[in-house]
Amino acid sequence: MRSLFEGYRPTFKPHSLGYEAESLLLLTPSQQMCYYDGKLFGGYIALLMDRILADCCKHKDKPAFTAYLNTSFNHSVPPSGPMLLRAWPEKVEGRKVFLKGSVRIPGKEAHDWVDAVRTDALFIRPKP
Ligand SMILES: CCCCCCCC/C=C\CCCCCCCC(=O)SCCNC(=O)CCNC(=O)[C@H](O)C(C)(C)COP(=O)(O)OP(=O)(O)OC[C@H]1O[C@@H](n2cnc3c(N)ncnc32)[C@H](O)[C@@H]1OP(=O)(O)O
Repeated sequence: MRSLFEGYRPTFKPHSLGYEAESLLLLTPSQQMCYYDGKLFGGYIALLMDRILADCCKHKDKPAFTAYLNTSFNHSVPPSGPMLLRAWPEKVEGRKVFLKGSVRIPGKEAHDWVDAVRTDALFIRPKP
């Protein structure tokens, strides 16, 4: 199970509402799960997003539970290329933490990255 997250090493930066997280990932062959050739399995991408969003909430704070994880797949993610996972808080209302996340992949131009996947999420901290 742990191998699903091999290479995942998020870094955190302070954000006005908490912390933002990012992790640059190059998947190992066993992580390159595809149903269609050349397109990384969306369910696996959602797993990675859930993980980084949860870590973003938890960093130096209490853990939180996923209430929703709305994920839009705008471009396919090549399984063997680099992917940049990102997560950041958008709004905090009491125990509710609204977050956004994205998966960026290299674009056509050098040094250009495009958002292949975007996620809107709500995480809820436990009642005190
Ligand atoms: C392929 C195999 C891989 C295996 C890998 C294994 C190893 C994995 C290792 C590492 C993985 C890393 C993965 C990290 C991910 C971790 C995070 C999770 O997975 S968490 C588990 C999933 N989520 C749940 O199980 C929550 C289920 N739901 C609940 O328990 C409750 O509904 C909960 C806690 C979310 C809220 O319940 P309340 O009782 O605390 O609070 P209430 O009063 O219901 O809601 C508070 C406010 O939030 C709103 N709210 C609640 N749910 C909402 C929703 N879905 N949409 C919109 N609003 C919602 C409510 O309307 C309310 O809003 P108002 O305060 O009135 O303004």
